[in-house]
Amino acid sequence: MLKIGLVSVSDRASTGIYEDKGIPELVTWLKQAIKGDFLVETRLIPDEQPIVEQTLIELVDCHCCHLVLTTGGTGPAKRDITPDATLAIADKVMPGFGEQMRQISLHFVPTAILSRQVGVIRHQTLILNLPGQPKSIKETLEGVKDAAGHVLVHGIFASVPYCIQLLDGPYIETQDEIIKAFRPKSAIK
Ligand SMILES: Nc1ncnc2c1ncn2[C@@H]1O[C@H](COP(=O)(O)OP(=O)(O)OP(=O)(O)O)[C@@H](O)[C@H]1O
Ligand SMILES: Nc1nc2c(c(=O)[nH]1)N[C@H]1C(S)=C(S)[C@@H](COP(=O)(O)O)O[C@H]1N2
Repeated sequence: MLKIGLVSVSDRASTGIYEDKGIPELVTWLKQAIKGDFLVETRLIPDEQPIVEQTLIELVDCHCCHLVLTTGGTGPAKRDITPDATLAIADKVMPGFGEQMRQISLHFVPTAILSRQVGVIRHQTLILNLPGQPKSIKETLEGVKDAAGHVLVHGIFASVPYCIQLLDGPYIETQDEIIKAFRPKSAIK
């Protein structure tokens, strides 16, 4: 079964200064977008690079998550270290994910360029950094649509099922009205 790791990286949410909205937002969106059941493994942690690295390693190496989504800590501030931790434990960098997320986010906020978010592969797991603003989760995963719901810029989740398929993970189907998964014809089952 598909297993997804969800990591909220936030000093304030992890110490209870505010309630974490990252993980609930991720779970809500994924439940709407993915057809069928999946398991989630969640972590709420502070912006400490060794802790972020250890958490990602654990979710990939011990829990065998097919996909890990992080939220928070992608900006330029001193304690924003999520992309650095992600790159430190990566086998391969997937630059298209970061590029596409910044393209999408520019449709919502001019400060999109401040996110250093990356996509990487460790072993057979895709790891993607999302910004910390809870609303940015839906924005980047789902992309930009017009008032009639037509896609203007593809959300990054359109590419996630095929990427996981190429990594020998489970075949993921999505709800087209939320996000239409793209695959080459030869890869459609
Ligand atoms: N996990 C979260 N839950 C709820 N709101 C959040 C969360 N992370 C971020 N936010 C909101 O988004 C804003 C920008 O997020 P950012 O990751 O830059 O936070 P931050 O200023 O680094 O602080 P922290 O790491 O303590 O969340 C925050 O000020 C907060 O309002
Ligand atoms: N889609 C989207 N992307 C976004 C944002 C947003 O609100 N929506 N906020 C931006 C801002 S203000 C910052 S500082 C960077 C980094 O945010 P982070 O440190 O919370 O990860 O993400 C950017 N990307």
